[in-house]
Amino acid sequence: MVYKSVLAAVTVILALHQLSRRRKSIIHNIPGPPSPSWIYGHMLQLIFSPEYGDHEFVWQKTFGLIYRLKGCFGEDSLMISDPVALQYIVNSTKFGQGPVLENVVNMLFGKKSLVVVKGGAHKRLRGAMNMGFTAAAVRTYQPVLLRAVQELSERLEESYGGVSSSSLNLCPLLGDTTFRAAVQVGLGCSAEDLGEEFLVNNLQIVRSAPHIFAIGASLPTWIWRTMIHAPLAAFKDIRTATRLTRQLGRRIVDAKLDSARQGLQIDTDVFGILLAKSLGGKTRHALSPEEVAAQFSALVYTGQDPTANTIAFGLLELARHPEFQQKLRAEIQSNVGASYENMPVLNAFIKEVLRLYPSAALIQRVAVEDTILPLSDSIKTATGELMNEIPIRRGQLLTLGVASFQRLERYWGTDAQKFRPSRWLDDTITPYGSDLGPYANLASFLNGHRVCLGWRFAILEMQVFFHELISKFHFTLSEDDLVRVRFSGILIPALRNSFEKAAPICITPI
Ligand code: HEM
Repeated sequence: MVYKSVLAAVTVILALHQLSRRRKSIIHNIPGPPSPSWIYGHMLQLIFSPEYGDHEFVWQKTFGLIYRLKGCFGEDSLMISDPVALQYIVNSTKFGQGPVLENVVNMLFGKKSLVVVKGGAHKRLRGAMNMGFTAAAVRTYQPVLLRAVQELSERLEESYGGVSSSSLNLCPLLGDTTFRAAVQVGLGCSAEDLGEEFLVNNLQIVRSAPHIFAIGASLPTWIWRTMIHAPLAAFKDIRTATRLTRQLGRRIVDAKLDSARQGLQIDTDVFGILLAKSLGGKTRHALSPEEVAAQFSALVYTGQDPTANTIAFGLLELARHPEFQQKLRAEIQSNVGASYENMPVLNAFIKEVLRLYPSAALIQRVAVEDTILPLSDSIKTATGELMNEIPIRRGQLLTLGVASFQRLERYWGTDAQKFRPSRWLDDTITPYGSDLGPYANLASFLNGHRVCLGWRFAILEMQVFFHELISKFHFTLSEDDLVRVRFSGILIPALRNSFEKAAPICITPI
């Protein structure tokens, strides 16, 4: 009885809250698909569709580059795939990260993590951490990446065992390899040094956290805060991760400070670079040992899964396109010892994979002050008014449709939904602006003050991995192509009706 009364009261408060927001905002005049449910809004269609984009790509065709979507409990959000609006949002400080951070990310990453801190604190921390990811610093990580992928090759050769018809799910192996590389480059130690408890927990986190993030992102903060105390295994894993990353971060920092005191070189990994700078004296970019230790999860959790999944999507496309696979192999074989930058087919391939499969396909932002959103196309409101720009009120939720934008026919051509790396070489991409992202002007790494910290590292990692794997193995599909693109906080390859990562591919050594 008490529960029912509380529920009724909460429902009335939420409804009144939404009504007051509607009166203030003109967003509700912007057309969008009808909402199937007040409780879930469009979230189930957006997040849980059998194949990512089943609804989203159709809505974009019907309603254009900006349309209104409903979040849970009637919350209005603007879905944006207009490049002018996207450019404005990602490069402006008038937008902050959406409630998903309030809800979930700061629980896993910790309040002092780069991923979580805001404003001036973020600017300072980011300035320091960029030092570990400059072009020069990233070049020094190449041997670590080479070792990691060579170990992966050995494991693939062992698993092949001469049976070429059976397929192997590459996702766990790729995830493990990118994880090991991130630990070595970020912290300067091996994965084993982190201990069995962390290794087991990391696997759980990588499996369940993105999914929880996707659900958590759609819930109001108060529901989420109540839920995280529930005795569910997934929340227990996140609490364990928080404890372990705090302890391990501190332990690794102390060991490095000891090495520095003994006169040993420590600036060979990101933690070491940050600490060496701090020991060098008081500069703008000097972080305290505690601040460095708090970046453990920002380096380890962000550095593994998005790259592993992007590589898995790339290998799946190679298996689906044997002619292109052979063309790429020919470029690699005829350029032994050449720099990756001088391999146009390899780089066109990586760009095409990042275009079609941007890990962060949907990114939430919230306006932190009133502003005017510029548009490339004018839009017609439900009342017939033509708008060339949209007044945005503080607090307005926006969803950046990165995948939607990167499949727009007007920029990428009528075959925008298809894998065709040659579009990057034959000049058939229509220009859409210049400031969307740091790599190939794609939005996959975003841009502005929150641009992916590890984008140069991720590109090098993909170059090194694809180069090695394509020169050593043929990739084919053994049975019908059952892999779908699904959204589990980030884009993952998965089998129909499943949210388990899967990239079953037949591998034959060359
Ligand atoms: C293909 C691989 C990757 C993709 C597509 C990707 C994409 C992104 C995107 C879109 C963001 C912005 C998220 C937001 O603000 O809402 C981001 C942030 C971030 N990424 Fe990546 N990422 C990749 C690999 C990496 C790697 C390898 C690392 C580290 C070694 C890394 C570290 C980070 C960090 C620390 C942030 C937070 C930056 C900040 O808030 O200042 N990422 N990434």
